[in-house]
Amino acid sequence: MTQIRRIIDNIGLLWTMDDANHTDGPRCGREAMRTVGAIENAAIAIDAAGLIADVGPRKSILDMADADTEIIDAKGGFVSPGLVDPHTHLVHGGSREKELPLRIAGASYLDILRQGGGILRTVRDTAAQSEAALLNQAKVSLERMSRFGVTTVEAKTGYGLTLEGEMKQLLVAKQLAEAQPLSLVHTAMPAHAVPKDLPTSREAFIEQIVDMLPALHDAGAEFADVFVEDGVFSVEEGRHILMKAKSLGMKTKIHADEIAPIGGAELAAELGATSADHLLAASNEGLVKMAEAGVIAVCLPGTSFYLQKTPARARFMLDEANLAVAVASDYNPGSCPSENFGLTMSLALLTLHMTPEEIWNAATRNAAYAIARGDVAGVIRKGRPADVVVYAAPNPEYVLTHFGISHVGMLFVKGRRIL
Ligand SMILES: N=CN[C@@H](CCC(=O)O)C(=O)O
Ligand SMILES: [Zn+2]
Repeated sequence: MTQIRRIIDNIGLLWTMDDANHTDGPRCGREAMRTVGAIENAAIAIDAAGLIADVGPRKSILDMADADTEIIDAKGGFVSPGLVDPHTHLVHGGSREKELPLRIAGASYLDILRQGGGILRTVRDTAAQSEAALLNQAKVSLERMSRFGVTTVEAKTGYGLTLEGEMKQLLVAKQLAEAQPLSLVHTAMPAHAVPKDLPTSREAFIEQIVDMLPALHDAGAEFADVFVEDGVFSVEEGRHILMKAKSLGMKTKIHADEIAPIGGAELAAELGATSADHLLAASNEGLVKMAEAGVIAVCLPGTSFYLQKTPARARFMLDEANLAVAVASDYNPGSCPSENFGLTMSLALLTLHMTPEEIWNAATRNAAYAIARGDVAGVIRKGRPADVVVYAAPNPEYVLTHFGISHVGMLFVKGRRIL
């Protein structure tokens, strides 16, 4: 019989994000995204390997305990799977607080980028930092994320723009994956911005990006991402770069239609991307095509809030397009300088008008599928790694509405308690 290392007992309300048939796959549309696998008065048994040995009503789980089993009291609180943040620019140097007054005075995000600020400012700040300094800064960020219940994080490059710079960011992220408890997923994004005063032709620059992909993939980048945006990378350039990524066996993502509706959503559908992210300006047709192609829509409500833009149309995505929606922090120094994933989820309620059920699906199960981790994260199910958040709060509505603070009472990553 499996030796039970610990039991999280006395859970008032557990949302497993599973269902009776243990179906796999992201949840699409409003009806499916309101399924949460609720169990009242529940407990979770964790084995010596950190896997979930069983989950269910308290009595049946407590029967599995022996004299060595640690019983942990969840104090009647709400419990969910570890949260998954599927879009961050985790590793970077410096900060960009000076941009906010410029934007409030009327400069746009893209104006600042065109003048050599914005992402290009962070490219310079990242180049100026040692790997050790970048690692320390990002490690602090991961610790902050964990305080809000995050257990899996996607981390993009994109502040190098040269092979050397991109590789430096990627290698720091790889080291971080070993140096702290959260699980990381790596994305290469050399197509994040176009340097000012390019010494080569634009075509040659695009080919340089394409030529970086094999080395980044070999070094551990599982995904490739492109900022397809008016004045950044065109749909044609994005297609060219991401087709190359696909030919290498990389999965793809797109920063799509964040500011202008140039067809990023349509491109994501055409390429069969794993996700398209931002989507503030995406067309109805593009969103419907994404749903038909199985592309996950990653909404970034912290970014629309911080950039003071009309948020993505999550209600259309859920009610009309039948999309699988995920949410992410987009943590980065320019358009969302906050590691508070709880705030991301509260903004999903307050600005995207998603329901609590939809939000937890978007922040766990669908977020895991948005980074190809649906088989190991996002659901509390027998046999899965025990990534579990115990909230010091009675219900999910309380967590979302008492906003801006952490409600995490305990956090388990692969069965080990880290908070
Ligand atoms: N929009 C493009 N990239 C990032 C912002 C990066 C930055 O401003 O440093 C984003 O997803 O919001
Ligand atoms: Zn981003």
